[in-house]
Amino acid sequence: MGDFCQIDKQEIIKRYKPIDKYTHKGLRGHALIIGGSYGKMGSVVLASKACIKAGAGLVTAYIPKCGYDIVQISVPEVMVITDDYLEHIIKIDYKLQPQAIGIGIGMGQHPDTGHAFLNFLKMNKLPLVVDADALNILSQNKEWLSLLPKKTILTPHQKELERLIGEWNSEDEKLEMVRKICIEYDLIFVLKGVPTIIIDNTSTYENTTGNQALATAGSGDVLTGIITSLVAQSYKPIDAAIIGVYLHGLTADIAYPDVSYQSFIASDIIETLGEAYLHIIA
Ligand SMILES: NC(=O)C1=CN([C@@H]2O[C@H](COP(=O)(O)OP(=O)(O)OC[C@H]3O[C@@H](n4cnc5c(N)ncnc54)[C@H](OP(=O)(O)O)[C@@H]3O)[C@@H](O)[C@H]2O)[C@@H](O)CC1
Ligand SMILES: Nc1ncnc2c1ncn2[C@@H]1O[C@H](COP(=O)(O)OP(=O)(O)O)[C@@H](O)[C@H]1O
Ligand SMILES: [Mg+2]
Repeated sequence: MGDFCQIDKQEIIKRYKPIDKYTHKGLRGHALIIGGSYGKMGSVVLASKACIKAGAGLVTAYIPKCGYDIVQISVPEVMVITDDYLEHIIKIDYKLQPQAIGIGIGMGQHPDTGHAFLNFLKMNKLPLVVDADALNILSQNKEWLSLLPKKTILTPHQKELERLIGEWNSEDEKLEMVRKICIEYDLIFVLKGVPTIIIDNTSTYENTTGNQALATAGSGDVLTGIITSLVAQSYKPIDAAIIGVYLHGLTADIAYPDVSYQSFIASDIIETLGEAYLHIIA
């Protein structure tokens, strides 16, 4: 059944890379976040802000035109490239060479967006994090899984996973179904839940941080930003997933005593990321 590992502080310390004194933003990785659609631009604001706050040197958001002012005003640190179309993405076209790409948040499932996603998958060779509507589009086109680069990180919640692999009768059956896909396409799955479990071929990692304060809109979009940031910072995909999930949950554990479960929102995850980092290096 392969090895099982609990993600605790020791596992993070083994993987965490200190920041060199003489670094500069060009060495801290450039991440590209692709997503957004009319009414769901907040997901890209959250993911791209989380991405730069998790330590990427540069972050660019690729979004439909409707989101231009929203993202530029909400997160001045993040650069923006817009699709020609107003309300959703119909063509994914950019000149930059990022070190990691996070795709799908708030993207919607319009057929034109699906077509743009297919063309992107056909040409992309860069490390990838796939979430939300990109997962939902993959669920409707399962043959596209073979176009994903090796060690692509998929981050489904329960319903997104069900759409992708079908229904299961037990947790064990679910994990076996996921392992089969991981091995077939050499992928990494972050099964968001309570607890979040990461599957990398036959290895299984169980996160030990987080609480019900995370059950709030946008918290998965933030996780996508964090993991994409860590991949852009040259962490191996599996280490980016492990550290990302741990930090994400740790913010809720740190914040809960001050803000209760109800009043913790996705933006608070981003605001607490610095404290979470200090917890792991202290
Ligand atoms: N501010 C923004 O711009 C935001 C934008 N967002 C963007 O919206 C898009 C849609 O993403 P989404 O996750 O909200 O919708 P969807 O994929 O239909 O799944 C929701 C349904 O699944 C079910 N469900 C069962 N278990 C579940 C679980 N553990 N966690 C979650 N759901 C679970 C449950 O259905 P039920 O089980 O009740 O039938 C529930 O109704 C996506 O692109 C995302 O990035 C959001 O991030 C929010 C903030
Ligand atoms: N009760 C809970 N306890 C711990 N973590 C939770 C709980 N509910 C949700 N989460 C976490 O919150 C995030 C929700 O992701 P997702 O549903 O994709 O959010 P969204 O799409 O709204 O951004 C996941 O990381 C999940 O593990
Ligand atoms: Mg989500």
